[in-house]
Amino acid sequence: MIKFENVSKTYSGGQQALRQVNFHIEPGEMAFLTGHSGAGKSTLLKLISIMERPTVGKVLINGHDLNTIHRRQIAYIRRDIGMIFQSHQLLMDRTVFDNVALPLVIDGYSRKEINKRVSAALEMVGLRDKVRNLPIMLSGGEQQRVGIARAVVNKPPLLLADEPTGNLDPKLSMEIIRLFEEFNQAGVSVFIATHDLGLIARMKYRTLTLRQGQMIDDGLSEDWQTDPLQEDSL
Ligand SMILES: Nc1ncnc2c1ncn2[C@@H]1O[C@H](COP(=O)(O)OP(=O)(O)OP(=O)(O)O)[C@@H](O)[C@H]1O
Repeated sequence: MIKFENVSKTYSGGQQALRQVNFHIEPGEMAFLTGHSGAGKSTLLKLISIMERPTVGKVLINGHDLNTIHRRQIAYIRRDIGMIFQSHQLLMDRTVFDNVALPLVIDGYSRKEINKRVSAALEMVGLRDKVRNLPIMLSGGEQQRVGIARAVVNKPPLLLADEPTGNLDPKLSMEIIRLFEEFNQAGVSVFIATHDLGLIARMKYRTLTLRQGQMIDDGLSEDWQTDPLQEDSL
């Protein structure tokens, strides 16, 4: 589903955000990505969603080598990826319905199909009764769930989340992660960047760890968690 082969990323200002990163996420897997502030988590997700390009190395999504795809194919590949952000990036002057419908409107779905899919997505996140509300009328956790409904409304096989629980208290954070688990159980691959180690510790998922742009653990080796040096560094 996601494969990085010796990927490095240096921004135009000279800042090296990722250094020779290698990992592989299988279809249907759910995994966390963690690391200190500035470790490169957002950069790594941006390479997957083609918002940034690697300086060196290969990123493969669903078997597509992102280095060789044509500009015209970017929208097509992005359709397979549901993105969720900490700041959820909702349109605050549009209703919950309009926000969730947006990807379908862009893709040219019929009104009938849009109604059906938006209802189903809002049902999944438990917000059907808020369909006509403006985001401002919702709590932080509910706004985040609208962002999740928008990300899943066109049924992408991959969900990417960048600090999706960043603004939420522990109880709401766990509810959001449980929602991701439900999508994962339905076959969706889920990759979540977070610095919330408490949250990760309560889950039993593979955790990949970046430190200063290097993947110091891909979550597959078993003995790193007992290494106090690495725990201290986060
Ligand atoms: N657009 C950019 N231009 C230049 N440097 C950038 C850019 N985006 C990120 N960086 C730098 O790349 C490094 C990695 O940043 P990144 O945002 O990927 O880290 P992060 O692990 O997501 O951090 P945080 O947890 O604080 O969001 C940092 O040193 C950052 O300053």
